[in-house]
Amino acid sequence: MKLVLATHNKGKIREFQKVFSEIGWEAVPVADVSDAPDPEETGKTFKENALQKAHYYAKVTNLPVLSDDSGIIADVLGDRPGVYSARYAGKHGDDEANNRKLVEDLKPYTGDDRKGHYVCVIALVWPDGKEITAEGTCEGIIRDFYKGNGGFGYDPLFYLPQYGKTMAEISMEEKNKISHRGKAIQALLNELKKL
Ligand SMILES: O=c1[nH]c(=O)c2ncn([C@@H]3O[C@H](COP(=O)(O)OP(=O)(O)OP(=O)(O)O)[C@@H](O)[C@H]3O)c2[nH]1
Ligand SMILES: [Mg+2]
Repeated sequence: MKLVLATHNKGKIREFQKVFSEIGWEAVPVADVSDAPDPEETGKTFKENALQKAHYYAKVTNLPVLSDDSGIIADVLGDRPGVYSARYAGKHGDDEANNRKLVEDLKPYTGDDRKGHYVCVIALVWPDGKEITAEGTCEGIIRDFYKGNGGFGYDPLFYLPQYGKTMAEISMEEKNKISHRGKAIQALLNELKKL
């Protein structure tokens, strides 16, 4: 299977390529095949945004396209940062500022109020418009200090009690086994088997 990864996020690209190379799939970042500007993410849900990105690039590239819309949710903040995770502090993709804002917003909270989860929805869309979506989540604790250099984005804040480590302290292999993205990929592969 050859597909286009409809993302410019380097962290996502690394994780997808690792999993897909293991099953012999070729996953090409969209920047390698198209210089079309990203569509705006106007959806209210991860699923709407994932479908928007995948349909757009399936049209542009005329190839099967896989997109990912994901984010982190602090339980005590309702559904936030949620679909705004990449632009939580204002500027798109400023991980440091986004992390600082999340730490700031969670300052008053301790214990169970620090619980949070990642959500990832991936969409696979073919040029004829056929679509499949799959979702994965991962639970953890959002801490107020950083640890680890792996992963990306909010990972150094995201503590996994079962590992005694943050998402940025475990290897990519381990992250792919337990992460929202890894679980979404497994769910998608299960859906594909049913076709
Ligand atoms: O530490 C993290 N580990 C993860 O595993 C993870 N997954 C998602 N996120 C955060 O959620 C935003 C997604 O926003 P998003 O889906 O719109 O992606 P994006 O705008 O970065 O790229 P694109 O795929 O849209 O091109 C990202 O920027 C990150 O801040 C993560 N943070
Ligand atoms: Mg985005």
